[in-house]
Amino acid sequence: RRVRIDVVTIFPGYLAPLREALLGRAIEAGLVELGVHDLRDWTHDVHQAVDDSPYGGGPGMVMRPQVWGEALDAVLAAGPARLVVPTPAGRPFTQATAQAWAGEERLVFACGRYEGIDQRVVDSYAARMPVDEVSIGDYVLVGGEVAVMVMVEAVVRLLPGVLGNPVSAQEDSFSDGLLEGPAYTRPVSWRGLDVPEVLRSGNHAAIARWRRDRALERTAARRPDLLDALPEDALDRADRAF
Ligand SMILES: N#Cc1c(-c2ccc3ccn(Cc4ccncc4)c3c2)n[nH]c1N
Repeated sequence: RRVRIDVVTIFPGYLAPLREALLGRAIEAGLVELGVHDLRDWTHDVHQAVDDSPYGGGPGMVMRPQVWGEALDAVLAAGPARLVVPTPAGRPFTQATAQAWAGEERLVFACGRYEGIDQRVVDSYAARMPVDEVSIGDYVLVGGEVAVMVMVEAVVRLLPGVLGNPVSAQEDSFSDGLLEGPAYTRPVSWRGLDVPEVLRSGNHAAIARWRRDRALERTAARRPDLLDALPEDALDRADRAF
């Protein structure tokens, strides 16, 4: 099974890193097909204008619907797809979102700039295909390209054959609802700091318990919201010590 990913942006060069390393190898292996398109290819004026002033006033510029409509019609002509529009006002992009999208045949990402894209673009496509307005986090970026890099990486790593050590969905980090605990490798002592004894004990039950305790401790300290979101039966008696 392969996934076709198309990205429309006014900065195609911004997406070049997607062709490096792991994702680059996935593309070479034919697991992923990636198309990056310059939105300005669908302008017709000499200035290649893609933005205009906002109705109702306010700072900045808004991206014009006509150019986006022609670009997305052209890209979507290749077949049905899920349209993804990064925006600070989007629903949170989470591991669950990545899992869901990893099952899609085609993903088309519309990267906005300025103050965003005229809302009628999303509204017009939402009438005929799944359209997700998503945000990668509670901070403000300058455009959607970085968000698309994040989301493409999170999705593509889930595709069979992409990762050398294919972590199963339930073992993946965040999948048990907790943060991962600390990791260690050689040397056993480094700048006066030693690897926790238990990890070298060979006692796999004790190791599993220690790792769970560290994950619970870290989650309680850094992401208490994840603890609150755990299903009732997720914590056993030993877990409740935290
Ligand atoms: N995903 C995601 C995002 C973005 C984001 C995404 C697309 C665009 C297009 C344009 N901008 C700039 C902008 C627009 C409106 N308000 C403020 C800034 C974007 C930001 N910011 N923060 C996130 N987590």
